[in-house]
Amino acid sequence: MFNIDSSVLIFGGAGTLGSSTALHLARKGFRNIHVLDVYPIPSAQSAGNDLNKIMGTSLRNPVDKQLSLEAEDMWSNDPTFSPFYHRSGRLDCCGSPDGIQDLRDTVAKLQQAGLGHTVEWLDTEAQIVQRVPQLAGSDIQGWKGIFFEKGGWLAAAKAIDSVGKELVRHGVKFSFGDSGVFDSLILSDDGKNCLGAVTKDGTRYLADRVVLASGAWTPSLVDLEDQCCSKAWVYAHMQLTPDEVKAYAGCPVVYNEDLGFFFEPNENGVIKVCDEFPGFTRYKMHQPFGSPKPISVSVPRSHARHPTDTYPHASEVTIRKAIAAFLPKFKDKELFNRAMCWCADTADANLLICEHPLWKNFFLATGDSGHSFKLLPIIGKHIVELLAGTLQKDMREAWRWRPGSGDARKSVRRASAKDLADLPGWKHESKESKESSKEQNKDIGQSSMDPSCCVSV
Ligand SMILES: Cc1cc2nc3c(=O)[nH]c(=O)nc-3n(C[C@H](O)[C@H](O)[C@H](O)COP(=O)(O)OP(=O)(O)OC[C@H]3O[C@@H](n4cnc5c(N)ncnc54)[C@H](O)[C@@H]3O)c2cc1C
Repeated sequence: MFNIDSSVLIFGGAGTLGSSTALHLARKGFRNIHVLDVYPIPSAQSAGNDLNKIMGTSLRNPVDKQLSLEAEDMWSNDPTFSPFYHRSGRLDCCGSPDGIQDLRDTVAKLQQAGLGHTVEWLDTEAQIVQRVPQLAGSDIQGWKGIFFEKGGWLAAAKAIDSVGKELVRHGVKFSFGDSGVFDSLILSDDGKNCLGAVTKDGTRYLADRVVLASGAWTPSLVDLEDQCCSKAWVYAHMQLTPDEVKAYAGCPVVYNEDLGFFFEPNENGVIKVCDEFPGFTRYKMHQPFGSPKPISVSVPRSHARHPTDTYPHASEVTIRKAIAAFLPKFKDKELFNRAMCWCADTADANLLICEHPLWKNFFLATGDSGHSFKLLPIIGKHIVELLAGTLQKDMREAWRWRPGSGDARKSVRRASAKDLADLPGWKHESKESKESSKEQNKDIGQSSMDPSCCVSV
């Protein structure tokens, strides 16, 4: 029996999938929701604690399409989310033969899905510049593009913070720090039922349902039998002058699968640039709950984004290369807040959202595969349906427990991931990284949550 009196623990509840789960439970009237995390909402190490993310429609399969359309509707109409959706439009563009073929495949899929009319094919550099005048003078020879009128970008950390404020209004309980850090499960005597969980400080929490939505940290916490491989991607920021801000205000998101992507400046005149590559792994020995012995899993550093980690020297080269191609006037600008951001890839890029096959009432909500921030408003609705046993069949099938169904270490992108152990430059205590960490807190990462609402029970 699962009803509004049921108690639910959500580990990773200050991140993307976890906060969305808490929100949908709260909106349904559940009175006994407990969010647990290392950091307050928006968690400083959440992949969603970022200046911006791309909003677009995914057509990989019917489940993704349904989720994208539901998410678009909520980003547009729900007051908790709509202030954070910037409809700048998006340009997907490329100059390499493989990249151009991918663009053509996207157009074919859009047409099949009846969405062909929502995009415009840009066959020449002149057509690209007409749509995105900010690319005039950039090195775009031979590029083709698709312009998406719909879509744009999401002010990511602010949107999670907005969820946090609504959770506070609903009276959700919170525990952060050691009393919010997942350690192990409490199982029934026969080992078949999950009765609750223990946190790092030894606190025992009993609950009717336990949800683990701990993103890239999940494979080190519970044995996922190699279904997820955690990988890091990187980004850096640059400060524009007021005149430069005027020139780039309203610029569509520009995404090039060979180079990377950038967003229009935010209200403080900051542009974020990402390169595009297969991600970095970081393999270490860990003994996740359920594993009889230590195993090698890729995991972020425990405080992955705070306070000192930046990115490998190699990323400076590729980010600078992207800037030189699509933002050449800014190629000598200083970069700040260089950072890594961690995701949990699955082999087929579908989420892993299911009840654990061994422990009844213990649920995983992970496997984001680097494209799940846009689902923030809606994914929790379907996770709650899973908890209630009413999740629709195709979602149950796509997100099922599926060890052995593919190699999550291989990227869906074209090359394989390098390990951070082989890449110097990312792990250090420097003045700049401390300063940039402060800078980030000023702008994006700071929780507006009143500390008095954070209880440890
Ligand atoms: C550079 C980059 C760019 C991206 N761009 C886009 C984009 O444009 N569009 C898009 O849709 N998606 C994008 N993504 C992907 C998106 O950010 C992720 O898919 C999504 O945020 C993952 O959500 P999550 O809830 O699984 O993990 P997270 O949001 O990372 O949440 C995990 C939570 O678990 C907590 N946690 C960890 N360990 C523990 C523990 N032991 N106990 C308790 N809590 C714990 C963490 O503190 C965190 O709050 C991007 C990702 C990166 C890295």
